[in-house]
Amino acid sequence: MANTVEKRRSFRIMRFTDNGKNENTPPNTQHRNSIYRKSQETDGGILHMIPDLDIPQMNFTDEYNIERTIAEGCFAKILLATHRPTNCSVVLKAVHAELTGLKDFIKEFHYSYQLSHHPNILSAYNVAFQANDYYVFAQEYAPYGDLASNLGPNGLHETACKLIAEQLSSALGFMHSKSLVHRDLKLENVLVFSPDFSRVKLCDFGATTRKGTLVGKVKHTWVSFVPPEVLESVKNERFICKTSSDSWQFGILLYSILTGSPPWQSADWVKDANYAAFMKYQKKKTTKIPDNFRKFSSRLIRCFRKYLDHSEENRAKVTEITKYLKDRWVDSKMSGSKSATLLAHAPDNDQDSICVYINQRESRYSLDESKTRLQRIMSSYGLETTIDQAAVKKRIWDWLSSCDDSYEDVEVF
Ligand SMILES: Nc1ncnc2c1ncn2[C@@H]1O[C@H](COP(=O)(O)OP(=O)(O)OP(=O)(O)O)[C@@H](O)[C@H]1O
Repeated sequence: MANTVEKRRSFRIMRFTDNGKNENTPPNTQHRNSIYRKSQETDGGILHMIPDLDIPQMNFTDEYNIERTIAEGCFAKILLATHRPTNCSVVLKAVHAELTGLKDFIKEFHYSYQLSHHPNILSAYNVAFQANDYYVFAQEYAPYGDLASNLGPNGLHETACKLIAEQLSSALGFMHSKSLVHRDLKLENVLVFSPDFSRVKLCDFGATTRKGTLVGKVKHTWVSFVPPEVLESVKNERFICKTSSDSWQFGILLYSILTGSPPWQSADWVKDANYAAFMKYQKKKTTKIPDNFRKFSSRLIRCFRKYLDHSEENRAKVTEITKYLKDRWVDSKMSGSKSATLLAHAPDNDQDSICVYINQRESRYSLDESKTRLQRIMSSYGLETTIDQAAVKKRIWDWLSSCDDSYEDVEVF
């Protein structure tokens, strides 16, 4: 009995006793290396063997100080906590035991832990336990939240989008190489580790499934991210899980970060005019580029046509984006001054962070270009457009002296 308790305890806190104090240290890497040597030979190997874990019981307060709730949904609470014995900040994902079976919890924990040595996949620690009505596992903390909370109304700068796309395609490509499909790619499931987006990580492996398995629809996800073949499936109908569903969601996510919103409400060509227009163009039934894609370069439109192909078998692999990273994505003439870029994003005493957006440089260039064009037209009609700064200054002085005797106190630049 004492032995079992000891074994359970070491499982529960292995991450902290083995690896010291830095929460970013990959947990138990030695164990994982041996797993992954095997899995490469066998298309997933042990990765697909979901273990029968014995989850120990404990109270949160036995080892953790709960600092705050980061997010709370129908199925889980995301808590920021300090692990007292090591003074490490960790995130505890606490899943309602009544709503999620033990088997499903272990599956999510297993995939989260086994995949987490990829640099763009959130690290889960080798810590799982049951506390009251929750099954809980521990993860590293993402200080800048998720992509949804970082997105301005007009999206992110092209450079940031390229960084995000490259990292996500690497994470998803890695999962696909292990025959796993994420199935719930959305802005909320991409966590941000640096304000310039040079470090983002994929999270939430609750819906992750082995390719080729029969599955039902993912519950509680955005309809705009649901691929057409899933949308078309009848209620409770089961269908084969394919990597092409991640490709679709990757395309929708890419569009969303570039513009601030998804391209359509649902991939239903009967009910959604935006999707109908895109599908017509995608199937080459018209050469008219749909209005909401016109701001993109022809190369990026080509890329979108491949990711957002209505037929799942024709869809591009997630990693194909690497072919487009050197291209220009947004046509600056079409984009106007709408795009914004994240300039600074500072965590403030563990409170919700503040994002500062400024107009992107391109938009300022295009403003200058328009001014020059206007000046050229005006001077072609003999109108003077150059401004004599000295004359302006003199006019202001004259005006000030005419209306107030105390003008000497006023500085004019
Ligand atoms: N490690 C973390 N660090 C910081 N924030 C996190 C972390 N994990 C999750 N979050 C935040 O909590 C939210 C919900 O997390 P997660 O997707 O894992 O929970 P969920 O219950 O499976 O959500 P859903 O079912 O809605 O997809 C994320 O969108 C993110 O904003």
